Amino acid sequence: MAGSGFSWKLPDHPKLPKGRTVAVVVLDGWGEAEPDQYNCIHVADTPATDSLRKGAPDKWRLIKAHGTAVGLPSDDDMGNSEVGHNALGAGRIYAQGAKLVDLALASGKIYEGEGFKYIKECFEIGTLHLVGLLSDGGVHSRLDQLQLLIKGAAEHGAKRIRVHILTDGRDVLDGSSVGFVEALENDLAKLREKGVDAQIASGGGRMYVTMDRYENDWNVIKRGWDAHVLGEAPHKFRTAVEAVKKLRAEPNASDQYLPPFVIVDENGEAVGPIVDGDAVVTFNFRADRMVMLAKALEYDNFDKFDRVRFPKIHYAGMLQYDGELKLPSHYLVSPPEIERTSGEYLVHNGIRTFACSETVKFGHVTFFWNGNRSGYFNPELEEYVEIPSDIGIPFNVRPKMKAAEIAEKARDAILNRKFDQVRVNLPNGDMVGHTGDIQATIVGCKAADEAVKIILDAVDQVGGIYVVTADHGNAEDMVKRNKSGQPLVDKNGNIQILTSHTLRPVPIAIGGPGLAPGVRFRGDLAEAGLANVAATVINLHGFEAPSDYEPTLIEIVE
Ligand SMILES: O=C(O)[C@@H](CO)OP(=O)(O)O
Ligand SMILES: [Mn+2]
Ligand SMILES: [Mn+2]
Repeated sequence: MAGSGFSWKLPDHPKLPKGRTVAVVVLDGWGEAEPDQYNCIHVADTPATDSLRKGAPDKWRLIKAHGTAVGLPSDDDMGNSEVGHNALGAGRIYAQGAKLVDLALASGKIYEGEGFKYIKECFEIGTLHLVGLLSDGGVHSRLDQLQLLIKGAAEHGAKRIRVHILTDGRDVLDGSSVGFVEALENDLAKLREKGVDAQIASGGGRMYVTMDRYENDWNVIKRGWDAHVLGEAPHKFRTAVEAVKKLRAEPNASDQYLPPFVIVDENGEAVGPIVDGDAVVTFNFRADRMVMLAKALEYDNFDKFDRVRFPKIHYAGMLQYDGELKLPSHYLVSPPEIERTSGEYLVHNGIRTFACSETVKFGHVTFFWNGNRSGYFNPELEEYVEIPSDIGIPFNVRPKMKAAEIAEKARDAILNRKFDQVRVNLPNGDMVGHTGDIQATIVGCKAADEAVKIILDAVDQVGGIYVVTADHGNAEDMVKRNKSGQPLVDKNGNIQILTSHTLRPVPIAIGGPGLAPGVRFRGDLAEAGLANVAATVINLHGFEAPSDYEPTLIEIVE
């Protein structure tokens, strides 16, 4: 936090007026790629977003949304919603969880912190449990970090280790789970040779077990609780490799949706339930999909489902996941200190703000946008509306999702003139893109485009301004490619579908009747990324951005 003399007051912009409604639209998972049959945005009928391109290069351009531009360790890291919305809202690039954990592991500082000391208190008598996403996707967690942490914990005295794995197939190729489990098994076998009792104890697919977010469906957490904590699941296996192979062989199985399973010993007893005196670490660095489990592990008073047993454990997150709730209270690595976000500044300067999405993306335009803080800065000036997402229906079955409902809420918020900023996330490109269903993703992209149209029409009616952008790529490329860009095929000759995000840039467009004459994108920021958007939006509200924000994308020519 800035020291003495700090003020929330933003200087007036010398040229841009106040009082115009600004609509900020984030198309989730909507990048820019070559137009071919695997580019669902290109194939879909998208007249509204297409029309925005006509303003290029003055009012439509591309910005970076992956890698170091959003605080990830390297430019091989695809973008994601957490780092994307953090950058959009905070206007600065923060070293993100993935990188902070890398540094803490490399320096060994992770073992000197309060969080590790706290879990270490259990090593003498209890078991160390590690729960999280098992892949090298780098969005929520990374296998290499888990491997280092297990090794380090054993070196620091952990004698009994149990790993509870969530299979991915969303940030990595479907089917890759088997290889990740084998790699982990290999490490654990080596530890056993050294006398550490180390095993995988339970697991399931990330979208069906444990990793729900924004309280969309507590049944997901309950399935995880039953398997990880109680040691109970419908499927029991002697090894995790067998579990994943057998469960994947079921019709329509996928890594993302594997059912919960537990590993049992020769007597059929679960090898690693979580009991009094144990230590637990959730090893995901990303917040949204660990918050619900963290609440179940940490809160004495908890009524979301019947925990049956609430073991007395020492629990630490890889990071602290919610800065406002201070959840969890113990953690191994301090999260990025994202402070003085654009949302907080604007509220201090009287900007009335409306934010909306459906449940599965609700926290993106609120919690992530505000620097991983839940709640309002000033409830008098802000209203956040969550449209309930469909529960238990795959997104490719209902690819339109709640795009129209979100747009209608935004339209009403614009037309009733009660707000200065109306901010939404339209989820379709991303959520349907993750299913790998190309036809459904095309339908989803069209629905998102229709939602954009509704919002742009409302902006027109009130003489407002729009900013339409995205947080990272997904729907614009649905196939895994070789280095020269050709689609890859598997050994059966099938195209390898890409369910993950991409490394692509995203578009940003500005316009609307309220945009002052002469406003255009600057020509000198070729490397600009998502973090440049916050200063841009602050300008469009008639203020100058704080001096330490990444530069605005716009200039005003007389
Ligand atoms: O679903 C999620 O958790 C991630 C992918 O792992 O997607 P997004 O970053 O778009 O939320
Ligand atoms: Mn996203
Ligand atoms: Mn996504």
